[in-house]
Amino acid sequence: MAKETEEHPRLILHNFLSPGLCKELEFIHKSNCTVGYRPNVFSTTLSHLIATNCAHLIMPFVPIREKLRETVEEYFGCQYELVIEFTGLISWTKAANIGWHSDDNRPYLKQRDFAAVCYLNSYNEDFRGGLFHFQDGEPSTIEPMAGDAVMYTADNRNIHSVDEIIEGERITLTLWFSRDASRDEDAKLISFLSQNSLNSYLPQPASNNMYWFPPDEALKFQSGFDIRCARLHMLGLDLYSPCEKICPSAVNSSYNLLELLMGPLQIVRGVELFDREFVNVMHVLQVAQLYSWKWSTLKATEVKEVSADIKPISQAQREDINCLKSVVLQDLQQAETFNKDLNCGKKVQYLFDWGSFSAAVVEWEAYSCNLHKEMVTNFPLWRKHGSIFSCPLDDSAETL
Ligand SMILES: O=C(O)CCC(=O)C(=O)O
Ligand SMILES: [Fe+2]
Repeated sequence: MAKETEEHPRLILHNFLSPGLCKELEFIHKSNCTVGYRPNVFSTTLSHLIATNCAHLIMPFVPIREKLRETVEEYFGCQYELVIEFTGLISWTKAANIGWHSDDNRPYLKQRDFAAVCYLNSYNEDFRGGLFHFQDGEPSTIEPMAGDAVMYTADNRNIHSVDEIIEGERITLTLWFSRDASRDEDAKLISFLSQNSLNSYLPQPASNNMYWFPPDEALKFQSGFDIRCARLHMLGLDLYSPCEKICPSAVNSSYNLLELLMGPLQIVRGVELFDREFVNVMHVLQVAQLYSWKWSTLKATEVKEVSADIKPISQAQREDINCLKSVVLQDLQQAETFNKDLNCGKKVQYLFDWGSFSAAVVEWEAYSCNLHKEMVTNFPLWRKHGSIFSCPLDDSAETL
């Protein structure tokens, strides 16, 4: 436990999160994030997951939120006193940085008593720059490493900064804790969950401007790009809308064409069309990111013949694909530079083959369905207790 008199109450723990959980949270972030609250920052909040019909993706956060709260309470000597005020996945890309500050340094942040930052990827491996510094006391500099966690008081005993990101994407799981019970994130999430139907796990995109980068351009969509499509592009994938012929015409504004992302889509790689429909761009992105997360194990699984699902694209389809691409990646060069910076010099993300990709579609279904079942089983208990916690299986079976 931290001594009462400690000048800079803080705790650094290595390997607090397992490598598997780091990868899973990275997958959730890369397939759901929106353009964030500061320049070159992206975020995935739990309320955003609920709002986009992905409440099941809260499940992987549940045990780690509990473990973090218990650790903070125990170390800082405030057992049973804290509520979680905010949970989010946050990523910083090239040029993002933050100068010296304490985390309660605004009138509307005064409720924050403690912070916990867990690093999901690693300095000099996944990104360059982005070192964390405390202004006073030890340690003065922290090199973020996947799985490590930093916890500190949110007041001016722990003034800190983060260096500018030079290259890559620096991803964290960030939580703030409060002694003020009225700031309990759980209560808000439970009420939000109650208003949403929990009968499906198919993602439902938020409005397009929330995914447009840079955000200042989102009102007119005349330059910049859609971050979801940029991430797909980075994985070598394009989109085809099977619904209608979309070729450029004066009546089709960028805004209207962007609406195609909300509807059925197919995946294209080079000259090959994957002959299966996905419900919208979020569905495509989640499957593609799951592929990127698990491709090495998917390769080992036996997959049935998929060649029947792959069709060569026609000239007319190529035109439609290019047309949609020119809208979603309005500024293609900017998107490509962004992707290059995001990749941190790594050339190959994965070795692509349609057999494993088909396996990813099946795996995505199983992964989402399992989490959804878990969510539906847990939710009545969360509502009953007014808090989000890992329910022992027997207990939930008994109550339902
Ligand atoms: O990501 C980090 O290391 C810290 C970020 C930070 O200081 C903040 O979000 O207030
Ligand atoms: Fe901070």
